[in-house]
Amino acid sequence: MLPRLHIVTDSLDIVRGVLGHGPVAVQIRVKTNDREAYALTCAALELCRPAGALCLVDDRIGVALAAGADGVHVGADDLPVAAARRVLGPGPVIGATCRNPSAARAAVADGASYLGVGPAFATGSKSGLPDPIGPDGIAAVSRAVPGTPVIAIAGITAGRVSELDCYGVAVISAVAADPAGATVEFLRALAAHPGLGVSDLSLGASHPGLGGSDSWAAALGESDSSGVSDSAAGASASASRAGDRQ
Ligand SMILES: Cc1ncc(COP(=O)(O)OP(=O)(O)O)c(N)n1
Ligand SMILES: Cc1nc(C(=O)O)sc1CCOP(=O)(O)O
Ligand SMILES: [Mg+2]
Repeated sequence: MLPRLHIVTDSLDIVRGVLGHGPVAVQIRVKTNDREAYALTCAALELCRPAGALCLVDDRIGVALAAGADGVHVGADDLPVAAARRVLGPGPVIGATCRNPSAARAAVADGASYLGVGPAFATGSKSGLPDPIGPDGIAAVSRAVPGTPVIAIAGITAGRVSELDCYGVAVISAVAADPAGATVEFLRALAAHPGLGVSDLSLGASHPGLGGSDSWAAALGESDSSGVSDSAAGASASASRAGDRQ
């Protein structure tokens, strides 16, 4: 299953800090150049693999392929979802940024595995965004694409998780100061709040990137390679149970 907590980062220290507490996806978001993105992705993969964490690359499909990452996240300035799917084939995870229900339906039709939807709230981590769509906007997109995980993004804290009717959340600043502690807090908040569609999502082999016997998701579902820490065991066990229902 797709992890419900996505950590978006360009820092290996953050990657180290968020691993080992429960199921997470790490999204490597480097805005400088392919060379730096490739080096960071390769280093992140060496950490993510033994921890059983999904490792995605923002924007850069060539980097994801070359490094052997689990997939990509694409937005309006990146390769279109259909083109990314053609290049990557059916196996890898493809996340797509969507800000309204019609864009969400189109991205799913084009082969997106999950949707990154926002801005949920105001954020200081990225400029030039439209006005926040709020919990109502997130819920509207979730309802438009039953069966596809919606990951809300922008301004999300552990305390706000319960406001969001969606599958999961993606965060930058909320894990910056204390990556390990914040990750545990998010996993607990998510476990306590199943969110819209989490219990009835069916992410089987037919869903691009998220099913199939050879996928990372299947491997993690069958044997716990997530390295759950004692302190987070309760949250992680609950989070796993939520995923088991999919
Ligand atoms: C989970 C998730 N959702 C949305 C985004 C934003 O991606 P994009 O629109 O491509 O913008 P940049 O991140 O490239 O600035 C994301 N990265 N992750
Ligand atoms: C990278 C990104 N994309 C967004 C979008 O709405 O498309 S918001 C965002 C930054 C999110 O950072 P934080 O968790 O610190 O608010
Ligand atoms: Mg992008």
